[in-house]
Amino acid sequence: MSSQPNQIVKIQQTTGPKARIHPKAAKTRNPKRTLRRIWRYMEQHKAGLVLSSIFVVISSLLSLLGPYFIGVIIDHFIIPKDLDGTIRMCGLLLGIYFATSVFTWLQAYIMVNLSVKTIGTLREDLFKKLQTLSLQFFDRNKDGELMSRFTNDIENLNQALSQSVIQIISSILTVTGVTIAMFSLNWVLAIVSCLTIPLMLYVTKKIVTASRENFAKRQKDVGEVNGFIEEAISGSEVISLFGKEEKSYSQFHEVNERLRNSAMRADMFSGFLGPTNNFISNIGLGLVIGVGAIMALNGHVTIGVIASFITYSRQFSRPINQMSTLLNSIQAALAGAERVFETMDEVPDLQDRKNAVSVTHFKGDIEFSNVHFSYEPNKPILKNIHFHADAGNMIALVGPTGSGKTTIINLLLRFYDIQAGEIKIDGENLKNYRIRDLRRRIGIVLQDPYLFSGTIMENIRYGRLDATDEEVISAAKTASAHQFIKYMPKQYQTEITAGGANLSQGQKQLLSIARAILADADILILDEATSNIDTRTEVQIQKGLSNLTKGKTSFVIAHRLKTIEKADKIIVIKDGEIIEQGTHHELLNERGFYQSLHVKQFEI
Ligand SMILES: Nc1ncnc2c1ncn2[C@@H]1O[C@H](COP(=O)(O)OP(=O)(O)OP(=O)(O)O)[C@@H](O)[C@H]1O
Repeated sequence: MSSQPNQIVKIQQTTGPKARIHPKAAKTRNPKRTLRRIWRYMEQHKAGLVLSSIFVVISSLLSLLGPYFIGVIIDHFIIPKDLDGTIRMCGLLLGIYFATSVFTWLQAYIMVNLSVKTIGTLREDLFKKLQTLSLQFFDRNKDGELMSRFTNDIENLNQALSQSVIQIISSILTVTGVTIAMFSLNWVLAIVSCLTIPLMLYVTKKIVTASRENFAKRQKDVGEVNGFIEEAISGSEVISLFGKEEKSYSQFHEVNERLRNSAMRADMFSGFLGPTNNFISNIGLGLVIGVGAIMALNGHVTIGVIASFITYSRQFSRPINQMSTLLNSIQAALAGAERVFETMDEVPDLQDRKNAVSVTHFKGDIEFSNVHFSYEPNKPILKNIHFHADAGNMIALVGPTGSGKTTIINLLLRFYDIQAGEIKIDGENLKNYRIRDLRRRIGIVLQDPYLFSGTIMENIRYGRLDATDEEVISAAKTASAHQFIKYMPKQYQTEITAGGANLSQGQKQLLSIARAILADADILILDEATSNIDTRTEVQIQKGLSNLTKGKTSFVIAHRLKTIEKADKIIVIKDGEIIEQGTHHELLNERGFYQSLHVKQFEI
């Protein structure tokens, strides 16, 4: 079978080491709507939000008191040489700084808590939604992109909720508060303090713009390196098999080199920002000290006020420096959230009909009448498929690769809806059944079944979660899997690595048969193994399969004609059309395509 419901998802690039400048975030189309939806998630934690906002206001106000008190200490206690008073005031100052830290910590603690909870719910909702979407949706959307909804997009939102939003509020409060404090202390020095701000804004904008391009390039290169590593890991067997290690290494060296260069440029550019703004802020400081000194000499201002200004101007430049990065990270978060909500709003292509029938058992009478189907518009895959399977029959699907065998199975499982014709099970249109029930009553044994990391017992139990250990073992015995399991180091408790890497192809298939026996489905789909399996295992598999399919309707996607000679009906498909159908002997007598396939296989 070429397509499987559980597709392997690629992990796309993550953001890598935290950059101070993000690549330019995509614009949100409807920020208000996105914000409203984020709010719906957050409002469940209203109390925390209110408390955190109060703490931000308190910590911002407290941080304004510090510089003011420094001035007061100098003018009223140090200059008049009041040692006791100075010590008392320094204690008070220390208390203020301590309280500021406590409130900042409390506010951060609440916000991180709140954001982790919000993001957790959002992630769960997104995952639930993905479970409801059809294979068509997964065909349309790249795995890596869907994966990045869970990683980059949700992480950006987490970052924004837990840090950026509060930082922006606190920055705005600080800048406003500092401006008011400075103007109320001395308007001339306040204007001097503000002189360098336009220059700082201009330089920040220039550096951020230049850096963004380099960060975007770096992010793209990180993606390429990740993709390359991922491919090299999953294709490691093929790489060694063809002796392509050297080539693989030199290709990696190339992409890695590109990443090194772009990362260096990006970090160098963004590294300019801090020192340059520091330099400008120091010029501002110099101006304040110079003008302040002249004013002090003329008796217009006290030394304490100059000291307060020096501290205030430091508090002033930090938020301005951070603002563009914060705004950008919020923009990135909104764009990510919008993509997450878009996925959540996706209307499933396949849904239960209003009065869908619940079903607990199928007799297994199946009919395809004039079925037409295409995955993409104007690219017909199945044309006029017409056949009938009596309950309990074994139907073999035969045909060249890409002829449409798997597609027929995908339609029977209703992974896709047909464009014309009708598919009936037990005389009822497939679309009238509840999708969940329908799929539950159909069992699948794939040639390369997916095994999860866990014990053999757990993997078989996946077929029916409420099965007892005895039932699992009995299913394994019927599947002829028990023989190999009992020789495993810990028998049924033996751990299987993800994907079943520590098992042979045949053993994996035996477990998959046991799983299907446990599930006790009414209709079975068997994707016959193509790989070479030793004769003993092969015999066991055949025995397991015949136990599994006894009395049930089964579809076998056959690669070796030998195994389907006993089928009640063989359907030969070529280019999406049924070209022959009948029993093995009927088809041999027809001397058509099947017969030529037969001759070819036995010639080899
Ligand atoms: N999800 C998909 N989207 C678009 N085209 C698809 C999709 N899955 C299969 N196809 C195309 O449909 C055609 C039939 O594929 P299908 O997997 O049914 O063939 P098959 O007979 O099972 O082949 P094989 O024996 O190699 O598994 C092929 O041309 C294939 O490229």
